[in-house]
Amino acid sequence: MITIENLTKRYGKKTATDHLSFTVPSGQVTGFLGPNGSGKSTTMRCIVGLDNPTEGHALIKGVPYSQLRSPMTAVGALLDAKAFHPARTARQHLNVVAATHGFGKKRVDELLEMTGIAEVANKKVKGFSLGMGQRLGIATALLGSPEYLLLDEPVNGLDPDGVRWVRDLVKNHAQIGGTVLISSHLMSEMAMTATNLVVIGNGRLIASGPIKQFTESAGHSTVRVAGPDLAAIGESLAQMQPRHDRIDDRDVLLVSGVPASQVGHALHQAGLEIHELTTIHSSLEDVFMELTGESVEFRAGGNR
Ligand SMILES: Nc1ncnc2c1ncn2[C@@H]1O[C@H](COP(=O)(O)OP(=O)(O)OP(=O)(O)O)[C@@H](O)[C@H]1O
Repeated sequence: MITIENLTKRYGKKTATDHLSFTVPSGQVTGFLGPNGSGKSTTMRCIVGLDNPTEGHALIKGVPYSQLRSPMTAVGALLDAKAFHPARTARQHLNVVAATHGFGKKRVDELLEMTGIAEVANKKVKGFSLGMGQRLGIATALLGSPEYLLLDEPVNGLDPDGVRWVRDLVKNHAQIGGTVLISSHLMSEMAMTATNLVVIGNGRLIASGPIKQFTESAGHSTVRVAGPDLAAIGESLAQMQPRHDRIDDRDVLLVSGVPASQVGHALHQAGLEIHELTTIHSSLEDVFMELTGESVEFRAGGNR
């Protein structure tokens, strides 16, 4: 488990994370979400000791990264996909990191294959596309077969095949007991990949928990009701005081704020004929916008 405890990081007057606390459970993929500049990368850098917290702690298995006995086999991190020596080839880069930590060249070959960059292994990194750089960064993170994976926007720049590959990789990693913290701005991708979420804004925790809690709660879903007498349906729902809106001129009501079971029960009690009763879950993107609306630092049309 990763434990973030009261983590505050200030850069001069800028507070990047502000008394942030959350946990990243083992054996799961935790999506780390937040608008631009909300403090995700700062938090990840504090976890791997690249930044020192101004206050609070970032702990892995209860200890700071610097106190782990074998950090490379405990934690693999992709924090900056361009952090390579530009004049080195992909193979040279991996060989250098492997040699420094006592891993063999066989492991380097395995990873070049596994990450799909074997064909460009002898090309200089400075000519790499963003996607190739991401693959090399992921290969570097995986060198020590770590239990913990921290990936900061790993699918940025990847083609659809690469995006799916990262999804399968992190899901498999969690399935065999590993722990993954992954940030991304691609909500649909997160919805397919993560089982747990942490949402931050302005360096503070907004929400955390199982992803189902975010998208399947009654507050984040709408019930679609159809029937021949919508006026009567609307009237019988009025006591529950849900919001309900008629769609266009069709015989459909969208009811928000109450579960389908309550809607169905009320209509049954009223003896009304219904033709449809469907729960429509909000997309993760809708939920994210709702949760982070107030904490967006950069917005089209100017800073707030
Ligand atoms: N080294 C630094 N010096 C000064 N300010 C910094 C530094 N690193 C980050 N910041 C500021 O701290 C805040 C949080 O930045 P951070 O990169 O952690 O956010 P993020 O959530 O990863 O953003 P993005 O989604 O855009 O990558 C931002 O306002 C950023 O400008």
